[in-house]
Amino acid sequence: MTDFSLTDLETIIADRASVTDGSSYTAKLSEKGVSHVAKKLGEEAVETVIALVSEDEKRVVSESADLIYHLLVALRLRGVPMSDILAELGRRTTMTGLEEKASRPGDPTS
Ligand SMILES: N=c1c2ncn([C@@H]3O[C@H](COP(=O)(O)OP(=O)(O)OP(=O)(O)O)[C@@H](O)[C@H]3O)c2ncn1[C@@H]1O[C@H](COP(=O)(O)O)[C@@H](O)[C@H]1O
Repeated sequence: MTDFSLTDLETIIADRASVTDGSSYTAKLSEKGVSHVAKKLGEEAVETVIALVSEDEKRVVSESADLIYHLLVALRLRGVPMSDILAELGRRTTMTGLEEKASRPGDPTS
């Protein structure tokens, strides 16, 4: 159990993204731009899927952490704060998943 949160990680990523002394992976990744980070995110997603279906729990945890870290770096490059994601997830707790799906614009089942 830890009280470390995704908002804490968002703050660390924001701090490290502007480091210029070569010590930060976040900075090196961020300077390649959102398209590169989005591609990395896709790779991490595939690695997470592989871990989920065929690897042990330690690998699932490790690949999931890589995935979430790269998502946060991509969100920062797009200027989307974690608070917006948490607010959206919070909004969705007021309804079931099926109700939320039906409320989406253009959803053929709505
Ligand atoms: N949570 C993470 C985190 N998760 C994964 N990674 C890095 O993501 C990379 C994923 O490995 P890959 O093999 O897919 O990528 P790679 O081959 O190293 O890189 P590419 O050449 O493919 O771009 C590794 O270098 C990991 O270390 C992370 N790097 C940083 N953080 C957090 O960000 C903080 C700041 O890190 P720096 O920016 O490096 O100071 C750290 O203290 C952590 O809290």
